[in-house]
This record gives sequence, C-alpha cells and structure tokens, in this order.
Amino acid sequence: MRAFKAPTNLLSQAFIVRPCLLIRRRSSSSSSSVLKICCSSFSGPSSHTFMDVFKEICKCCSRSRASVAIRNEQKSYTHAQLLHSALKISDLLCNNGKETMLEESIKESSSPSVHGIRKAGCLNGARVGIVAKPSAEFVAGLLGTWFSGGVAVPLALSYPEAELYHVMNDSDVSVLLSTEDHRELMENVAAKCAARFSLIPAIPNISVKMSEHGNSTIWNGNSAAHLGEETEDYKMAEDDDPALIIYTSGTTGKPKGVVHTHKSISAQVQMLTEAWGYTSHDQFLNCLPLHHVHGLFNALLAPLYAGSMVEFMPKFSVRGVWQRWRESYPVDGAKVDDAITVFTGVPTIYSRLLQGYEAMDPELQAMSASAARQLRLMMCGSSALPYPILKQWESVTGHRLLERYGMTEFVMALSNPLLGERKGGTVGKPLPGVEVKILAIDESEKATGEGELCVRSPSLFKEYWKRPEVTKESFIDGGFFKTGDTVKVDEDAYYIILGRTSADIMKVGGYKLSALEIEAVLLEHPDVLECCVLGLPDKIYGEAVTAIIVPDADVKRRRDQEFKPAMSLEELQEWSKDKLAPYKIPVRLYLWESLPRNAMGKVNKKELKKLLEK
Ligand SMILES: Nc1ncnc2c1ncn2[C@@H]1O[C@H](COP(=O)(O)OP(=O)(O)OP(=O)(O)O)[C@@H](O)[C@H]1O
Repeated sequence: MRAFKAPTNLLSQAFIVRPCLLIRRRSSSSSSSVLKICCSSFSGPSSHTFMDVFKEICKCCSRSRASVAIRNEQKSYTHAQLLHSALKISDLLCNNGKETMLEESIKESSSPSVHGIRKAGCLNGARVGIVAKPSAEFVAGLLGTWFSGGVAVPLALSYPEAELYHVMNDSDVSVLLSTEDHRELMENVAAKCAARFSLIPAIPNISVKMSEHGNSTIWNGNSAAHLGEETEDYKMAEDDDPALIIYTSGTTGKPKGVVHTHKSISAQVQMLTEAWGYTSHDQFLNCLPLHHVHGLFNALLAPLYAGSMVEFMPKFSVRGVWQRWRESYPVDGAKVDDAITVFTGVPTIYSRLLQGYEAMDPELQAMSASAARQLRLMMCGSSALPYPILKQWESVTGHRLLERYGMTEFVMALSNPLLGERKGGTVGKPLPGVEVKILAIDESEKATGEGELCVRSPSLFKEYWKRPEVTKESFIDGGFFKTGDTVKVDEDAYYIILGRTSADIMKVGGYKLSALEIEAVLLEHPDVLECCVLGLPDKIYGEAVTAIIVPDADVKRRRDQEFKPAMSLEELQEWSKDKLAPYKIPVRLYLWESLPRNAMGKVNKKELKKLLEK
C-alpha cells in the first residue's frame, strides 16, 4: 500500500496520513472529522500522546502482518509483539513481579476484558529505571512503564558505577527493569538502591514465531487487534504528567534530571516527523545510545510515531554501517525491501565513517559511496559539525548533512531544512512551533545579533527533577528557557552556535572568542585529525587560547621516525596566521593520542580544564 504524501506544513494542518491510519492531530481547529483509511476501530480524536498514537498504530497495523517496528540482530519485531510485551511488563510492574491473567486474556480474545486487574496507572508516577541495550526489550520496557503510569528513567550500561548510583538515587528509582544478560549486575544495583528488580521478558521475534508455528497462533490478526483494543482499558497518564527523566551529559556540571511530560514528548515527535518528513516508508539505522535525546527521540520515538521501522546497531561499527548500506542498495542500483533510508549521527560518527571509507580499496569505495547516496536523509548534531567533515561527506556520498541543534531540555529546536538550503557552519532556523530570543550580556532581549539563546517550545521540559530553584533560574519572563549557549544569527537568519557560554566562550585580552570557531579552522589543517580548543587561565590576558590536537596517524608515524613531535606550536601558529585573527591563534599546544569523549562523542571541557590547570 502506498503512503499518501504528507502536507509539508502539517503543524497547521489537522491530519497526517499513514498507510493504514489517519489521525486527527491536536489542533486549534474546531473541526472534528476524522478520516479513516483502513483502520475501522479508531473512533476519533482525544488527546494524542505518543502512547495514544502508538496504540492506534498497533491496532491498525496489527492487522497487516508486515508491520515491523523494530529490527535488531537479524530479528524483527512487529508493533503487536511490542505491545504484547509492553502489556506483560505493565502487568509485572503492577503486580509486584507476578504475572496475572494477561496471557489467558490474549489466548481467549473473546474473554472479558482484563480491565482493572492491572490497576490502570498503578505506578502513579513512580520512577522505573530501564537498563537494556538498544533492543525491542528496551522499547517494550519504556511502553510498559507508560502503560503503568510510571516515569521512565533510561540508564546507560556504560555509566561508571558512581554515576549510575547518582542517577538511581537522585531520581528515586523504585523499580529497575533489565534484561537477562545484565540480570546479576542489576539485581545487585537494585538491592543497593532499595529498588525492586524486574526482568523484561524476552520478546519472541517474527522469524521464531513463523518457523515454530507457521501461520502463528499468538500473533494472528484477531488476538493482535484484541491486544490493541485492550489497551483502551489502561487509563493513560494525563498530558501534563511526567513520563521521562533524562539525565544531562554533565558538560556544565553534575548531571541533572530533565523531566519530560507525555505532552512534551508528543509535541516533539510530531514536530520532527513533520520537519524531516519521516514516513512509514522510512527505515532508520540507529547506533546511538538511548539515554540521550538524539538516539531516543530523533532515531526511535519520532520514527515509531511516524510508523517507520527502526533497526538497532547497539555497538557502532564503521564496517557494520557501511556494510548495512551496501546490503540495502546492491551495486546494480537495486533497493532491497529492508533498505535503510535514514541515518542520524554525531560528528564523530561521520568522521570515523570517513576514515573507514578512506581505508577501503577503490572497488569497495565505489560500492559504499553509491549505496550511501541512495539513502533519503542523513542528519547530524549533538555537537558542532566541523566544516571539513561536512564537505568531505558531501563529496563522498552526495549528502549535505542536515545539521540541527538540540538539548535535553527541549530536545530539538533549530534545524537546517529538509528542502531548501542547508548552510554549513549553521544549525538552521527554529523548527515549526519553536520560538527563540537572544539575550544580550546586559540581559536585554533581542531577536537577532549575538547572545544567549532562549527557547520556548511545546517540547520544553517540565522541570529539573527535585531542583525547583535551578528550574526557576533557567527561565526568563514569558517561559523562555535559557540554553546557556551563545549564538549569532547570520544574514539569512540561520543560527550559528558559538558554544557553551561557560565552556566554549573564552575571554582573551578583552575579546570574547568562540572555541568552536577556532576548532573549525584548525580542523582544516591537513595534519589535524581531531582538536579541542579551550581557555586556560592566563595572568596577562585572562585566558590563553589552548589547542589540544590529535595528529593524523601517518603524520605522527613519519615525524616519530624523525624524532620530532607531530606538530610544533610554531608550525601551528605559522599555518594559522592568514586564517585566524592574531588574538585567536593558539598560544599553547598539547598533542594527544585521542580526545576523551562521552557516549555522545562530546568532550567535557570543564573536566579537561581542571586537568590541565593542575
Ligand atoms: N549542532 C550543534 N552544534 C553545536 N553544538 C550543539 C549542537 N547540538 C547540540 N549542541 C550542544 O549540545 C548541548 C546539549 O547537549 P546536552 O543536552 O547533552 O547537554 P550537555 O551540554 O552535553 O550537558 P549538560 O547540560 O549536562 O552540561 C547544547 O546546549 C549545545 O551546546
């Protein structure tokens, strides 16, 4: 079945069309008509939280056996399978880990509804920690938490112990959901935090069901549809209720819990779907962690909302990504059924993919580039995309990366356009529904120029968990959130991120300099692989422009043989002379083997400064 082409200005429209359903959107329009394409059970608009929409997708798509929502490790999971597991998890959460009549009810789809057994919304806002690698189990854990009226706290497997306990204790997690592979460790963690441990049951995948049962028993249309209808028994949380706590990266201080509501999640997934044209034809390759907004919203929740398929690659692999694209678009130009169409990553991912590309032989390079060209969309964000990477990526794959700007507190706010000019070095303009202001140093507000970016958006978070004072200080009049990022606006009204005011803006002899601007220039040096610029205390100038450089491996090897450093400060300064104003040229240089990056590829400059100031 072909999808309808969605109107481009959907926020002002009442409807979105998917292959098997058409949902009336939250809109100021008073018209209440709802068109139905093939879903006869969807009876009209109510409040459309992410969960409302997901339930509708399940109800409709469960009738079509081909509705794969998640793929992972060569296994496929339908919407109905996810929903079934989510209800099962909700059952466990609401009944202290004991299974109840859910299975019975599913087997006998004509049996009376299990209404009441799961004590709808039983968790009443309790926090549920979810520790699972990106997988169908993670998704089911999240949905199951929401079906139970809980607040999901995605936790990273990579957290150092201290950070894991900080997040668990700070958010008062009372139940910890995890999978069999982490059971032993997480049972211990839960015990130490006085939380209950609950196991996310393994989710049967399509291939298992098909081979075991042929025409499948549990997943036949009737029981799947029954499942969908059964979700009606769950009184979902109200729009304004907390749904999710995401902890910030901690670039500017100790990680804070950012509370998102069902309403803010819903607003965000609608916004992204519309801005970037996500549809049910899209298949995402997601290799990002799910405890940060990029991987969770841009590459999972919004695609699920749009009816797209999400394939996880839990451990990012350069070779694996190129290979997956080549499999999607074999060299004869054909596109396979499960071809990846959308990819989103952080700048480090693209720079590593380029390194991998350079190491391929010419034949493999040609196949890889040709495959990558055929994806519909490639996006980048979470930190500044160096211009040389943008240019190189474009020359290899033909894709000008769509760069956008976001933050845990409002998810995404500024974006280059899907159609229209994507300007390198900028993050585009406000997404539909987002309003921005610039706060000058004297706290005066302006619409343009340079200063601190403030954002008001339907996707704004509700509060910092248990930090009312910090929450209050983070807003200015009119409900605009102070991002802490310094920005400027160019002649075409595109926004340029100059960086975190507290970490990237240096004050050198009376000048205010952006570390990101200097990094962008240094990265053009042919011998520089990676770099980080920061201001270290200086008695005369206030701060000294300091560059930490990771030299290109070949250059380093060659210079090592000559018993010379890969680069000297004098060489760097000489090269920079006609590219940077004199006061922007680094006066200190460190050569490192690599830069310490977190799960999102970010460098914590505050930590680095502390280290170098010692
Ligand atoms: N395209 C981009 N270009 C430049 N910077 C970006 C871009 N996208 C995001 N950022 C940076 O990432 C920040 C948001 O990331 P996140 O919410 O994880 O916070 P953090 O700064 O890493 O951590 P914390 O809030 O704990 O200090 C933004 O405020 C901005 O500084």
